[in-house]
Amino acid sequence: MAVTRVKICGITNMDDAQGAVAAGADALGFVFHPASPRYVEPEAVADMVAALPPFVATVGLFVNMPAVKIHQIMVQTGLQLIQLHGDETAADCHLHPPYSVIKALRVRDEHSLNRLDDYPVAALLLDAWSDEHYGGSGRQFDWQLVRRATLNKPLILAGGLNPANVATAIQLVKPYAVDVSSGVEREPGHKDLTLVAQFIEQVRMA
Ligand SMILES: O=C(O)c1ccccc1N[C@@H]1O[C@H](COP(=O)(O)O)[C@@H](O)[C@H]1O
Repeated sequence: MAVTRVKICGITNMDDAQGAVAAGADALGFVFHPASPRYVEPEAVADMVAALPPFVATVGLFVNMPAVKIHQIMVQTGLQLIQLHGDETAADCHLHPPYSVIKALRVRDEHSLNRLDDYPVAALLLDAWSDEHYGGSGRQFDWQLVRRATLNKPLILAGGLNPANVATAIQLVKPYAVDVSSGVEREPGHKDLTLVAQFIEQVRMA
């Protein structure tokens, strides 16, 4: 049986970072989109990254930010991977050596899953469509659409996941990893570490 990795995204403070790792998170995500309630300053992220144990992947989440600025933040923070969660094109994904890129696509209908092979990335993340937000909306999309799509890259499933639905999602979609933000929060930007532990337990048992 394949192990499903867990990324806890929207980490804004040291207690949540260390709590998520203690609960078994494989990866942590940090949001650099200024409009997000989960936005975190690069200086704070650098402190958190420096305090993490080895073998925890660290991901910077960016929305429509110029590559030069993204790379400044990556160097400043010591983060390992780039997650592009805006309107970036397949061509934009070429701009980030030496970093591995995760491209997030927001799924509205079956057409959202066309030409997935165009993206030169380490993994694709599928999130729910929202007219108002680029992500972190807590919305779920129709997981059956993924079953019908052709995907030749690791798939990270996101969008409205929580401890109550993540096992079903894994059984249906069989993703490489799951990514959660609002479903394990007590308020935007602050994790509920009991929900984080329940989420990871559900993933391990799925
Ligand atoms: O979390 C945010 O505020 C955010 C802002 C801009 C782009 C993406 C964002 N979050 C990511 O969205 C998905 C789904 O989140 P949720 O679990 O439904 O709350 C996830 O990858 C978040 O990291």
